[in-house]
Amino acid sequence: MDKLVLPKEFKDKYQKLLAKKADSFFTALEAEPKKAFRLNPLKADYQEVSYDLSKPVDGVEDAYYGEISGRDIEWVSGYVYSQDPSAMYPAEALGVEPGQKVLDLCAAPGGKSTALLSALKNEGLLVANEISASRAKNLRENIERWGAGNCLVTNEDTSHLAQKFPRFFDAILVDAPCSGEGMFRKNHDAVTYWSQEYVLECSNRQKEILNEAVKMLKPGGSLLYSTCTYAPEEDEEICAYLVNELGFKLVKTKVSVASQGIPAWGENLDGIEYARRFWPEDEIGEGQFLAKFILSEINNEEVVTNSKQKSKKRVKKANKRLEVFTKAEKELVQELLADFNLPNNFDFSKAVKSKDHVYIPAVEDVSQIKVLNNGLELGVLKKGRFEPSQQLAQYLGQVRQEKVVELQNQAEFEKYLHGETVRTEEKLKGFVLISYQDKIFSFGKVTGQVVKNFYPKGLRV
Ligand SMILES: C[S@@+](CC[C@H](N)C(=O)[O-])C[C@H]1O[C@@H](n2cnc3c(N)ncnc32)[C@H](O)[C@@H]1O
Repeated sequence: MDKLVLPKEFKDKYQKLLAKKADSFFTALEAEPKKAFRLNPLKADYQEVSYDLSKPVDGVEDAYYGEISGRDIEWVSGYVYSQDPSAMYPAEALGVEPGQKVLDLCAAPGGKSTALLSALKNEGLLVANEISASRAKNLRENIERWGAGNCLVTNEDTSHLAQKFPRFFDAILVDAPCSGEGMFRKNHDAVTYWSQEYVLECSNRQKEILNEAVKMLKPGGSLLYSTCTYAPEEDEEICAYLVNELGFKLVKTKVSVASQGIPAWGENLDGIEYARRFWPEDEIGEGQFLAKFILSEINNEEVVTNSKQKSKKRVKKANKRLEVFTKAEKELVQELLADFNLPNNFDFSKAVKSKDHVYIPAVEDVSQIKVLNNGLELGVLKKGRFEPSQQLAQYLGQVRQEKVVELQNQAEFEKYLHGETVRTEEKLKGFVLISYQDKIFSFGKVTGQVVKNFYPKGLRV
């Protein structure tokens, strides 16, 4: 990589803010970025991976320093997610419990969403939202790979989402779009977007996003605010905004690593020392800021009551839009499911059909919002047949299976990822799961000794 050249305005700003500590900050920005990954506790025998697990990331469950590749079976089968170690702490700090309703408002590509799904342990709901359509597609793929069935993936702007989910969530993560100073070391090009005006623009956008986020949180609910920038205008100053303008209280989190929030940069707020700043000198990972809040005051009661009344009517309307899912169709789906071991809380009685797609919704009424995936897609009914989905394959990877074709070597695995057929000696028929190194990553269909490739075209490499 080329040498990182910091803008003069940036250097002058931090020289002033950090005084004696500025030099060590600039020097640390020249060091090598740190790489890490998280394992997926939802998957069967999830610690059986080919990576070195001897360097855990302090205080983050199932997280290790090291580098992985997007071509590895561990990645393809959703056993692992590559993430900057500092970026692992916001989801950890939110402290989500199984059964809660959680929103990840700025979610793509999904690093924190996948961690929240791990914490939910298949119970409760995650709404993972992303405003950019192209990034939302990527988010959907990453969530599908993770193998959870309790996630609604949306592509919405925050105000629209707030109308849909008033006072709905127990916990909200706002991993805000920011000036990205914390990424300079990893991505030198990020420097070219930087200016003080951009910092202020981001700060205003963060306030707009938070004004909407607060409307979706239940009283007493938790909000985790994070950025990957060092700028006080986007960090401590936003904490002051949340406390002074939106009725939040800053609280302690279980994250004890890294440095404290800086009182002088955040109006000497009570509890600002609970906020965490990840400086490059902390040697944990790239730049990150996080702070946790509890919503103590409510200003929007009217909106809430009106929307709740409307919501019942909408569920009825939404249900009308669903097509009749006949007994014969249900039997077709159940016949396929009977061949596989299902995770404990799988509940077929909740399955519905829409445009021939059969799925178990995570949220009943999704009218008026842009949805990329709602819950667990089981598959598609096609002229008296049922074809299982890629998401179902990843979901079934949560438990050990018997009806599996295990690929024999790396060449066969690569062939399958490419979309080619493979051969099997096993006496199997019809839909089978495909695994490599005992990790399930796709469906296939066996006729005789040939396994037809069902790895989705959009994912093939
Ligand atoms: C820091 S990134 C999120 C990273 C993600 N949480 C993760 O861990 O993988 C911020 C995201 O917010 C999105 N974003 C930008 N403006 C937004 C807005 N007004 N409302 C919601 N999201 C927005 C960006 O497209 C970007 O994907």
